[in-house]
Amino acid sequence: MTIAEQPSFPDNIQTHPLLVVDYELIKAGSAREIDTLWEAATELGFWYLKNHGVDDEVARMFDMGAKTMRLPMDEKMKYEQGDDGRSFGYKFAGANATDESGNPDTVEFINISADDALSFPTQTHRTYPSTVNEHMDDAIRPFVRKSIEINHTLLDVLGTQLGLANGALSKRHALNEHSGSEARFIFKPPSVAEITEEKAAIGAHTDFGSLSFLHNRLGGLQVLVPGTETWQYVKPLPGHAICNLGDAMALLSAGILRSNLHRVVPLPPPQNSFPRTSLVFFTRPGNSVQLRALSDESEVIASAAARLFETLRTKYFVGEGIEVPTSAEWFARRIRNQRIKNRTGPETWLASRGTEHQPQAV
Ligand SMILES: O=C(O)CCC(=O)C(=O)O
Ligand SMILES: [Fe+2]
Repeated sequence: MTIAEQPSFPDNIQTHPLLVVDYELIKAGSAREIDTLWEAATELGFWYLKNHGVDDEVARMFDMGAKTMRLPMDEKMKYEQGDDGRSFGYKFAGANATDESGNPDTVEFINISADDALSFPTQTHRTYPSTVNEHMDDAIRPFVRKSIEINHTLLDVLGTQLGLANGALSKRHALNEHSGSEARFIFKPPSVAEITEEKAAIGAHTDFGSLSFLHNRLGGLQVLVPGTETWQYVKPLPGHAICNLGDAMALLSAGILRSNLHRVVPLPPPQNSFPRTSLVFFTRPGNSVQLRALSDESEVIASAAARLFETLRTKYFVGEGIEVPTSAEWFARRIRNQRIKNRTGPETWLASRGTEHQPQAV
């Protein structure tokens, strides 16, 4: 099916309008555009990104992903993530819980490590299905490289706004250290009948890493806007990616940057009778990076951290009185505890949570 044959997002459903950031203007140093990015990053943690220049690579990734999902189940299962907290590889629908009661998710996906894509044909972490290997050169590596460049550029602009030295954030994502950074292709089958919004395809979560670069063609993504109680759809816009910040950035910035809750639910009709595919590149810090506020490197962060600690004794942001998690530990904990195989009860779900219950800086 071509994109043109898919129905557009219905216009009678309320959506949340994200701010639009123009990547070309960010690269050119436009103060106005940087202000828009800062507003988006600190208030909702989500924005549209236009003029990113990755459309061709994204189209090739959608082809690669569709081919991979069509492989027989027993073939895909040879590359399964496993239950010990590793993310790279295949995840079957129903492997993860979507909520405290252990309701299963309804999406399958393939996660391809950025380290593996960049070192291919040398293996860094693991092997992948044939359809992935075949498209490393024409789709995956170019997509990974461009996504990394965009995400690092945006992170460094945010770093400067946070009062950090130039490159302070991108150096925590240096490519010479292994990381959890990965490309993900997601497939959700059509779900026309009976399924309610509450029965999420991907449960409410914050992203685990630093910055996610997301490409959606059909609806289904929702955000919970701070200060509201109703989930709202984010409308896919042609030519616009969706960027969102993850927990690592909330932690390093003492909550100044926002890692916001989101989820994927059944699509609004008539889109619900179509399969939904989406693509994300997740930039995550190097495995050894400690996730605590960078107070020693920025007065802005130091005073946000001090405010949080004084009023709320918030342990993660400040890193006092706890063993500060490394990026690798944070990531493995969240993945391991969302696996239904590892579930003992609601406590497993709680153990899989990130910064969503942490207060934001004021
Ligand atoms: O498919 C989407 O729109 C969002 C996916 C997502 O939130 C995730 O994989 O973390
Ligand atoms: Fe997400």
